[in-house]
Amino acid sequence: MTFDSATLKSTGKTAIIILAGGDGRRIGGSKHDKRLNGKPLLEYTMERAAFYGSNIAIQLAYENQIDSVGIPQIIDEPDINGPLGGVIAALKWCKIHGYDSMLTLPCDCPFLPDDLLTRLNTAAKGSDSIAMPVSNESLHPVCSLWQTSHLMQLQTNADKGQLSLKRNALDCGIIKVEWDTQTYDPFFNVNTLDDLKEAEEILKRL
Ligand SMILES: Nc1nc2c(ncn2[C@@H]2O[C@H](COP(=O)(O)OP(=O)(O)OP(=O)(O)O)[C@@H](O)[C@H]2O)c(=O)[nH]1
Repeated sequence: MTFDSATLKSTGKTAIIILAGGDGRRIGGSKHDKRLNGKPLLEYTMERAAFYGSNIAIQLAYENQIDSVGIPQIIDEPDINGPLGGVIAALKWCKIHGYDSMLTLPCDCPFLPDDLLTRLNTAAKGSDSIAMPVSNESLHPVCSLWQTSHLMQLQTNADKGQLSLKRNALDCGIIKVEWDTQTYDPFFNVNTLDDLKEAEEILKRL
């Protein structure tokens, strides 16, 4: 798929893309249906996404990877492994559907902050950089605000075999947005069954 960016008008619209195409090897299978307090992890992200806006789609590695959840499904680029294949496919989808930017959300972060999109938007205003959260000195590329203008750089890097999402984001240029972690880390993510137990403890404190 190619795009003539000169003919595409800027719309100022942002899509929200839920990345849910991972294998979840460390937790024994895809994380989207792992339950936290009886509720599938994906539902936490869906609720958060709906809080941020209404233009929501889900990014999967292949067709019918999960049952329909009533929002558009986007399928990863077939030749680009990992979340980068998802980000590139989603940015192409954004261009086709008239979005200038997209907020990516993972399906394994049940405590994402209310002010995520507003703070990232404010940070990115007037800039071409990727606004990216930082907590506990860690960057969170899967929770970032990407611009469709990054597509060419990302595609070029992918063609060269550079598949790290963080490395790719750094190449495009990032603006860091710091979150407080005094009570809990809002970007806490569930990778293992032990993490699920820790998430249950955090939930009790909320
Ligand atoms: N669309 C898409 N999403 C992905 C892909 N890989 C990871 N994700 C999503 O990105 C987020 C972070 O995933 P990771 O923890 O890095 O990877 P994972 O495959 O889910 O888990 P592990 O196999 O244990 O590393 C989760 O929401 C995943 O569903 C991918 O190849 N395509």
